[in-house]
Amino acid sequence: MVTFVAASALGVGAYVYQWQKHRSGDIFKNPFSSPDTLTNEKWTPILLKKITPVSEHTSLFDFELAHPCSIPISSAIYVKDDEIQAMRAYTPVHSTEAEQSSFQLLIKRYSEGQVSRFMHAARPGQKIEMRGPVVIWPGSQADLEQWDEIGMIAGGTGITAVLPIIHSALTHPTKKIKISLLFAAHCPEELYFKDELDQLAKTYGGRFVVSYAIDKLPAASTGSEVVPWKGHVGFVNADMLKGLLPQPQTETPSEGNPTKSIVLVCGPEVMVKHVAGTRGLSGHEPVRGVLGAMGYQRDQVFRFPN
Ligand SMILES: Cc1cc2nc3c(=O)[nH]c(=O)nc-3n(C[C@H](O)[C@H](O)[C@H](O)COP(=O)(O)OP(=O)(O)OC[C@H]3O[C@@H](n4cnc5c(N)ncnc54)[C@H](O)[C@@H]3O)c2cc1C
Repeated sequence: MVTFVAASALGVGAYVYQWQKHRSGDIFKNPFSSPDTLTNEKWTPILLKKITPVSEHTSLFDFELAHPCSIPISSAIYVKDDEIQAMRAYTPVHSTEAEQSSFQLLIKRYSEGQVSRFMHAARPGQKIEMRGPVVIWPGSQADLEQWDEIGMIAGGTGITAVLPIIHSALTHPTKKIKISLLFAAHCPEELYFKDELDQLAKTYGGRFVVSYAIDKLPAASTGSEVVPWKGHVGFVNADMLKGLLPQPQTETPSEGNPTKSIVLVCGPEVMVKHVAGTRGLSGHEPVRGVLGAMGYQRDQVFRFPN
């Protein structure tokens, strides 16, 4: 909870101002927006339409908006459990820059988790209190234009933050941004959207490279359909990342070193800390962990709040 409050106040909040500015045009045009319009100014009941289990502990929740709105790429929506007044952030899975009349959240249930248990007990037809969206990392196509290469390390449900960025970058109308992703999870079932990622890698050839890591191999099964695991096994380490991510940049891109790249890290706190060191209250702590040891500097790494 302390982590969450800190992330909300400083990490996530760092972008609220920008997002409010971005939206101020809408507010100006429509100062009395309808009470059932999703905004970051107030809690709004949003209709839960469908729940689709995707693994033992994780489901996709489909919501319908009474009024279409734009949900910026890589933004968060806050969900509130009204009974205990607890709120948590979740990242809409397939947000685009266009206006949307629906969105999906992928939520993992934690046995002691307050809001994730509340969501997994919810039923279609119920309305859930939400506010947002709040941009976490600027991922629109206009924002992405500045990058030549984007490396990503996602853990478990952290894939929700980077998936829309991958789509946005790969479909950029003019710029051919290179994307690399290491997706790590406890087990193969928690490598959410793997088929979609594999398909993108096929469609976009060398522009999108994805590799996978699981904590340990699943116990042997006698089933005839078991496919042998071909990815990495173990916690994220330098060997998994070398040759996959953009090179560490020791100085600002210049004429002699023109490639402009960034590495995004998104996942549970323990994984982000292991990969890049503590995010800190400002999000600007020095890079430590695996990436720090590989020579990545603060300006080249963005740690998502978790
Ligand atoms: C910007 C942002 C976007 C997020 N997007 C998503 C998303 O798309 N999908 C999603 O499922 N979650 C996402 N999260 C995490 C989410 O906000 C909650 O932290 C998570 O659902 C747990 O909340 P809870 O109330 O159920 O658990 P809490 O009551 O906060 O915690 C209870 C227990 O669960 C454990 N726990 C909590 N979170 C984790 C974790 N990530 N890994 C391991 N143990 C944990 C705690 O250690 C504790 O023991 C996001 C967080 C942020 C800040």
